[in-house]
Amino acid sequence: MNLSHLIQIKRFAGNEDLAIPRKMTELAAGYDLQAAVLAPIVLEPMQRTLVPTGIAIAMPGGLEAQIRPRSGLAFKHGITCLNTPGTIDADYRGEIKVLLINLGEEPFTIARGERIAQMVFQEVPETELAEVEELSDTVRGSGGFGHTGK
Ligand SMILES: O=c1ccn([C@H]2C[C@H](O)[C@@H](COP(=O)(O)OP(=O)(O)OP(=O)(O)O)O2)c(=O)[nH]1
Ligand SMILES: [Mg+2]
Repeated sequence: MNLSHLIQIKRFAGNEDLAIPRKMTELAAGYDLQAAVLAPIVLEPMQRTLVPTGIAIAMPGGLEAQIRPRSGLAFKHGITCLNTPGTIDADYRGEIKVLLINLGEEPFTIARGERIAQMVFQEVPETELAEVEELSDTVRGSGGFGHTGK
């Protein structure tokens, strides 16, 4: 099956120096997002900041984009997305921003053009909520939160 979705992308003025997000390898799941900060930002331990990317997208209905951390930044520096995975709605036309937090012990500098997160497209099934009095029975029932053991 080869179903490709066309995603429109717009770069905001002043960001022509930044590349359109791209997959670093042919079969990568995520498009890396670059920081569109004008000057470097220093993120102190436990500090969070909203990093602009300089881009907006339009995708067909039935898709979402998830903003996910990059494992290298998380492992080496404790840098992650606070709201991971961030949700980009199909009807959002504003600038995509990345909410980074520094969970490491050292200040971390975010430079312009640095690849700070990745964007993964997902299908969102069409759903409808229907209110009922009783839900169907299952073996699990209302057990959860470790109910099946360690
Ligand atoms: O990491 C993120 C998460 C969200 N957004 C943008 C796109 C998304 O469509 C919109 C709303 O996100 P979300 O629904 O997660 O936030 P909310 O707090 O529920 O805001 P809203 O009331 O605007 O939906 O904000 C980003 O740019 N980056
Ligand atoms: Mg919302």
